[in-house]
Amino acid sequence: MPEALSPRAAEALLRPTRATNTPLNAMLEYLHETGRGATVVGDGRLGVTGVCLDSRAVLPGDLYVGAPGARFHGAQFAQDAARAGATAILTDEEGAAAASALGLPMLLVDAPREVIGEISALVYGTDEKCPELFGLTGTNGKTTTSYMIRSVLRALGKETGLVGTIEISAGQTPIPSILTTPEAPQLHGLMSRMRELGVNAATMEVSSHSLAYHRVDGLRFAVSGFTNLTQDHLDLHGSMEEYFGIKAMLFDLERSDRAVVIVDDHWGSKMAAHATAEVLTLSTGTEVVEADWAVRDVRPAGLGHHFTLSGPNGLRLTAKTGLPGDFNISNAALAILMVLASGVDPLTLQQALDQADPLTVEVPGRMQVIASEPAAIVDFAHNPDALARALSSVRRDEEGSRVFVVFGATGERDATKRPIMGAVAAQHADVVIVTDDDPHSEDPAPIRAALVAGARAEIDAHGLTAVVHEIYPRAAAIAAAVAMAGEKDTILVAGRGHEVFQEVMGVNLELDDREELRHALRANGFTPLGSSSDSFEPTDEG
Ligand SMILES: CC(=O)N[C@H]1[C@@H](OP(=O)(O)OP(=O)(O)OC[C@H]2O[C@@H](n3ccc(=O)[nH]c3=O)[C@H](O)[C@@H]2O)O[C@H](CO)[C@@H](O)[C@@H]1O[C@H](C)C(=O)N[C@@H](C)C(=O)N[C@H](CCC(=O)O)C(=O)O
Ligand SMILES: Nc1ncnc2c1ncn2[C@@H]1O[C@H](COP(=O)(O)OP(=O)(O)OP(=O)(O)O)[C@@H](O)[C@H]1O
Repeated sequence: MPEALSPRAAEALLRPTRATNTPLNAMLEYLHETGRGATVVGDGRLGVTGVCLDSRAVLPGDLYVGAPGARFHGAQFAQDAARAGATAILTDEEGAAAASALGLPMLLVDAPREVIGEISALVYGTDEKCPELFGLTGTNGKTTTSYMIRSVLRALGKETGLVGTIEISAGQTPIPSILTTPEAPQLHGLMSRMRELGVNAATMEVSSHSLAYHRVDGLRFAVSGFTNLTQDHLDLHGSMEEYFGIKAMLFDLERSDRAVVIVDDHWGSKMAAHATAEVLTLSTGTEVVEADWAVRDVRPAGLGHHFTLSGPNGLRLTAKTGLPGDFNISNAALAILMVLASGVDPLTLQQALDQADPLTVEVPGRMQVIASEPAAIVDFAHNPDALARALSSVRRDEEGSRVFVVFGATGERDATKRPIMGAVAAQHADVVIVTDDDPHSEDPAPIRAALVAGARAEIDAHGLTAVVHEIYPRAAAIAAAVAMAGEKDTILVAGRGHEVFQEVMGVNLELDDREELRHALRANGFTPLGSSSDSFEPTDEG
């Protein structure tokens, strides 16, 4: 396993190289001007060059933010922060009691998290200059759509940045990603770094956690997009209504100038009605729904689709995505409209779509096409609903074509989904190969047994013809699927997507489904994409 960067080394990658000094008094003045209570203890003329919420990542010259959390009050780490070179502290009354012995100047506010976005904007200058931002929220499709937007922006000649689950990139510089949406000080530092690197447009996945935890405060999105809302993260949000309410924060005029909202279900219509940003609605399903824009004339094209986007005043755009799955038509349509909503001229956009095929982009581990004969696909689907959607979207019409699925279930996580995932696999696939996902510290054998039992019960109950195999380790299961498959078949390797380590009993084993699949394809005389001139070879977005 390659050595992980230390928190400080990782933090330094999220900072501009040229720092300016912002005095605590300037922050105090700003907070007072905007109607917030704040006081400075100590010398308010003292300036800081960075902002940091984690004592382990503090860099010299930083303002350390000691904020209360679920487990700790951050101020208890103020001494560590001071040792690392923090020159001032932002905290609340409770934190002041813990940190005052250090003698560093302090800026005191009622709720530190609620102001760190704006304070970071002052320190990094992002209140005035920031790349044009495209924000994505919704339960599924954020990563895929943000890669698609980046690809379209690149086709339009922009220098791009990206912030999300898989990676952060600033121009050509890749930066490891820890959270889907980093903390506010890191985001502002990163935007400032992007500006130094000449990045003029950036896409960002905006998780519900990031909205709830004020991580995107102080940022202004040129265009925000809503994909969909299905059940997830109710541990944090309590109910679907609350989950919706948090996501809706992104579409306030305070945060986003414009919004593109998919209105295929009632959550989308509700989001469009609720938003105060200027809204464009988009319908992507087969049901006729009133919307500003609609996806029409969907035609299969290899593993993906051609489609038309039809808008107001007879405006039409035609597009293609080589990514399999009906849901990728929705993702692609959303990406196009978000770029259009940013003010790009429709003709210029159409030319970019025609010339560069930007929606056939490789999104690591998301319906990632590894080969076309047989169709071999790696996807991140790791729950029953996603597995059903992914499997039902890869079945081809061709006579004699079979669907193989290779999958497992994560250990130490929701065990009730295991038999359901087994049943889903049996419903949608012809050959079900049960293997290991990330067992963590759980014994993998009972996990596999629960999946197999679910599949067999479904087969018995409905007289299905699916064949079930239990094969492990995972690499052997992938190899077995390829050895059994013919050119007309489809193999979906689901659950681990872009991940490159499998955790077994506390040990991280190197395992990349995409590499295993390529290796097995070659060993069986098939040609993975990248070594042929297949028309659905994804564009190089690496
Ligand atoms: C629920 C949640 O998001 N919690 C985040 C939150 O925790 P918290 O405020 O409760 O912090 P805490 O652990 O009590 O610590 C209090 C303070 O002490 C600081 N501290 C703590 C220890 C130390 O040695 N030094 C130090 O300075 C912490 O940085 C924090 O500021 O602030 C912490 C500091 O940044 C985050 O690490 C933590 O994310 C945890 C790790 C997490 O797992 N978050 C996930 C759920 C998340 O945010 N996921 C979404 C994507 C979800 C999805 O769509 O799948 C994401 O955007 O990544
Ligand atoms: N628009 C969509 N609707 C429903 N499911 C989707 C959609 N787009 C992708 N998926 C499925 O969800 C999985 C995750 O997709 P993606 O990573 O793009 O979403 P995400 O919102 O970023 O989720 P995560 O934060 O878990 O990565 C994909 O592997 C695919 O199976």
